[in-house]
This record gives sequence, structure tokens and C-alpha cells, in this order.
Amino acid sequence: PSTQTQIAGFQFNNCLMNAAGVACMTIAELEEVKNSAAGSFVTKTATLEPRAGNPEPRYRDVPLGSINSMGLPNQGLAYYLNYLLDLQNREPERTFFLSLVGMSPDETHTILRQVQESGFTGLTELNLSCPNVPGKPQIAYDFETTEKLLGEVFAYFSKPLGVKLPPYFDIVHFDQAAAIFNKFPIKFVNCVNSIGNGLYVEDETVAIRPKNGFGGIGGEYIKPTALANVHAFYQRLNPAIQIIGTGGVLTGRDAFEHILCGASMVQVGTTLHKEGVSAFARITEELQAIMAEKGYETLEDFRGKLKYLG
Ligand SMILES: C=Cc1c(C(=O)O)[nH]c(=O)[nH]c1=O
Repeated sequence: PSTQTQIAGFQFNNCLMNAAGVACMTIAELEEVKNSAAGSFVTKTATLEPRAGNPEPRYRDVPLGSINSMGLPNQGLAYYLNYLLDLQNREPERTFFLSLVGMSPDETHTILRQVQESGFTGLTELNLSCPNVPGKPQIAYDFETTEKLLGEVFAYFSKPLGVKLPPYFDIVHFDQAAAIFNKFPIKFVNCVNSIGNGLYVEDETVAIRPKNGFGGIGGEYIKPTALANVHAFYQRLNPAIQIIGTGGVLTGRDAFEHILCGASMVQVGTTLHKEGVSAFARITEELQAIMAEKGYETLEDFRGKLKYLG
């Protein structure tokens, strides 16, 4: 069975890749993901200028997942954009993702204009869901701001662009969010970012320093929420807008469920942080075994075909 896929017309030889934030801060990390069984990579979300991020400890692996309040540390847009421009000349047959967001709407436009004016030929993932910059609410929880921002972006941005979304927990919010995204030539939505502002306690103390221990939750804790968001948007969005599924992927079974719920690409975060890039080959083999057992040759044979109980 083949686990190849396509997003916005770009072919990928595998439907698995890293989630932004994990194994993607430096060129060395990105090269390692690129040279693994992963079909692509996405960079750490880039801001205009480099950022140190929040004080450590700011990321912890825990038994059922992870908690982080990194605070958007990154090397700055130029670092990632220049690497991607060089890479697309070295490997023109492959496509990669650039994740970005500004610290303000104006900065977001400045960044996107730089990408627009560059020769970047890959996919852009606008992160509307960082939960860990103190004082900055997650953009995508503010529907008015999100619609205004996207309207401004698509007035000048013509390269393929998708959005990284926080999890929603209310059916009406799925309706309202999908109605906004359906207004724009968005190529994909990536559901979900970490579940914001969880609290992990060890004995009597928090596990991370920033925000008195509050941080985004990933891993096994979040798969039901991730699958629900993947499927809710799959049900509601214009079919021209594809879904990237992120959250709770430990095994081929989890990847299968994301695709069954409608995902065209599946991202791995916490598991990649814990296991390293060998996770991609393992999860791929597990997914192929499930497909073989069920007689599915391609992802198309089961994508979005979640059965209801009638
Ligand atoms: C880009 C900031 C993010 C961060 C962060 O850098 O704190 N952590 C997340 O779990 N999701 C994010 O989107």
C-alpha cells in the first residue's frame, strides 16, 4: 500500500511529517527530518526577528504526552527562508513548509510580504494558534481578527497558504470558523495545535517555569480533540481546502484515524520529540500494515470515510 499524498497539488512520497515546533528549530534538525522517512518538514514558526523565547524549563515530555510554553523561540524569518530557497534549488522535486507569524498583525504582513516577494515555491503555514506568548491571545479564537487578517493577507499574498489552528471545543465555533475559512483561497487548515494552557503537576510543583507552569498540551491527551477538529472541518470546509491532522499520533493506528477523519497529511510532534526521526519509518510501516489488512491501496480508499452509527 502507498502512503503518498498531495497537498495543494504538491506530491509527497509520504503523508507523515513533523509538527511545527518539534525537530525544526535549526537547519541541522530540518535536514535530519528531510532525510528521514518523513514526506516533508515544516519549520519552527518564524517571526521577523530571532527570539530567545521563554525561560527554561519550558518543555517537558510526560508519560501521556508533553507540555510546553516555549514562547516562540526561533532563528528569525531570514534564517528559515534563506535555507528553504537554497533547499528548493538543491531538491526542486520536493516541497517543504514554512511556518510563520508576526508578533502583531503589521509584523505578520511584513513577513508575508517578504515571502511573497521571495522565490519561495513551497507551502506557507500561517500560525494562528500560538498559546504561549504572554499577553498575546491565540488569534484563531478571535473570529473577527482572524477574518480581518485573512482578508488583508489575500489582498497581496498569492503563494499557497494554509493556517495552523488551535483546537475548538464548541460545534458553533466549528461552524463559525469554517464559514470564515471558506471565504478565502486557503489551501489547507492544520488541526490542531497544542491544547493551550494545561497544567502538569509533579508532586507539589509545576513542571515548567513560564506562566506558573501553564502550557500547551500534546500527545495521547489530545487525540480525541484532534480527530474531532479534523473531522469537523472536513465536514464543513470547501473541498478545495484540505486538512492536515496533528495531535496524538503515536502509532500507525493514530495516523489511520486522522486520515479516516479527513486528513490529507499527518504531523507528528510529541512522539517525534520522544523517539526521534525513526518514528516516521515505524509509523509508516504500521499504517501500511493496517491498510494491507483492510485492502486499502491508497489513502484515497479511506480518507474521510469515518462511519457513523446511523
Ligand atoms: C508558535 C508558538 C507555539 C509554541 C511556543 O513556541 O510556545 N508552542 C506550541 O505548542 N504551539 C505554538 O504554536
